[in-house]
Amino acid sequence: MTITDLPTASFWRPGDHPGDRQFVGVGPVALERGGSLPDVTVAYETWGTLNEAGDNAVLVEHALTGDAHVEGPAGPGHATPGWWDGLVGPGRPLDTRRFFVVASNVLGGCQGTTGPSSEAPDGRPWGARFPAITIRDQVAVEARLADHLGIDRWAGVLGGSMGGMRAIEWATTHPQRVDTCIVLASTAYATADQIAWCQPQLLAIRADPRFHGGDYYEHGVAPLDGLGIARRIAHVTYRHEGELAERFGREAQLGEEPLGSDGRTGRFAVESYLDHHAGKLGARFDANSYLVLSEAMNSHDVGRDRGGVGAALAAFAGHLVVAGVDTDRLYPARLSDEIAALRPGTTLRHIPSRFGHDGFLIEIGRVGEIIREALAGGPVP
Ligand SMILES: CC(=O)SCCNC(=O)CCNC(=O)[C@H](O)C(C)(C)COP(=O)(O)OP(=O)(O)OC[C@H]1O[C@@H](n2cnc3c(N)ncnc32)[C@H](O)[C@@H]1OP(=O)(O)O
Ligand SMILES: N[C@@H](CCO)C(=O)O
Repeated sequence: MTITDLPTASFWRPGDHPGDRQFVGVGPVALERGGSLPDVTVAYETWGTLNEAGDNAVLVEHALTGDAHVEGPAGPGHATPGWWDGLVGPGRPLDTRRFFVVASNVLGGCQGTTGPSSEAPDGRPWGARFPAITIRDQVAVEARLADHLGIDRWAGVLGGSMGGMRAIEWATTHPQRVDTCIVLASTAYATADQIAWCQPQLLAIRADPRFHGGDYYEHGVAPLDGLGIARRIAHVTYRHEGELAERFGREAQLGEEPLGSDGRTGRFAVESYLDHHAGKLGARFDANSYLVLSEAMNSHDVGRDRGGVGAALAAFAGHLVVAGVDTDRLYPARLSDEIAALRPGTTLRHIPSRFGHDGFLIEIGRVGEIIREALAGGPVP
């Protein structure tokens, strides 16, 4: 069975509508943990124009289940609208009159860049054979994309959550190639708490009978129950306890009766909300990518083999901006404070929000202010 014959539809495959994607082959990539990928393809989108000096490019890094579609509507080739819709365009914080904005789907993803659902050299999907990758491998692939586009040095590299991991890794691995690095709701290393929340998610996917050891594509199924449980667990960590209490309280889902006589009928509204997000992710995301990317996040530590975080960040002479969401329980703001404390000259900002970690996706106004300030110079009022 080839990739194009696969019956599961939750990932992009050659032959599908490209949407706004462009593609480039970046060749073989040697991986940090050993082994290599023989022929990596990168899917990316761009906005604006690269100037002659090649010094106006900004790289936007997506989070775990995002992709290259930062801006623009849903439509053919795009299951969802841009995840930062409103931030890219003329006069916007990522001002396309000034900047050439680039976003790529990450290595290991499922929206056009090589990942577990892609075709291996034998024509079968990689599936369980897809190697373990790290955030550093993902940045190595993005550096090849930069080379292809003729970008020696980024005016800015920015992202939130897993995107922030890649942004800070860019500044550390390629300090000479980044002017301004903006790290939102993220961290210099995956914490014990983040790794702990991740574990039951990965177990849930692998325990799904439809997982088939990771080679479910060839069975014409996908481990959507496991992926759905993973998303439910994750989604709770992305939101704030107070927000859930305010929004849902102890309400029953409309038309359902969670407190029926047997106590087993119907759902609470908050359960229905989680069911909704689980179903939505299953319709647009590949479970193997979820595993591979989660493990890449667990690997994240800019200080690994570099004498620790402080020593690693000392290599970066550019402008570093970090901002935590004040209600984030997964990437608490103290992790941004910690980066600022370890790296003199860092600009520390905060994102007030009642939404928790997802505040970096929702609080577009504040995020836009921080980006504008970082890329233009001058303080936010
Ligand atoms: C970088 C990236 O993450 S890229 C991809 C974009 N991100 C995601 O998809 C991550 C998952 N989604 C989210 O985290 C959030 O939905 C965000 C951050 C995108 C947006 O947050 P919010 O605007 O607060 O949306 P919220 O979490 O309330 O979800 C709204 C959805 O829940 C549904 N919903 C709300 N209450 C209920 C309920 N009781 N029962 C069922 N569904 C419900 C709404 O109908 C809405 O559905 P829709 O998105 O299909 O239109
Ligand atoms: N909602 C985000 C959270 C991870 O940062 C995502 O799904 O990518």
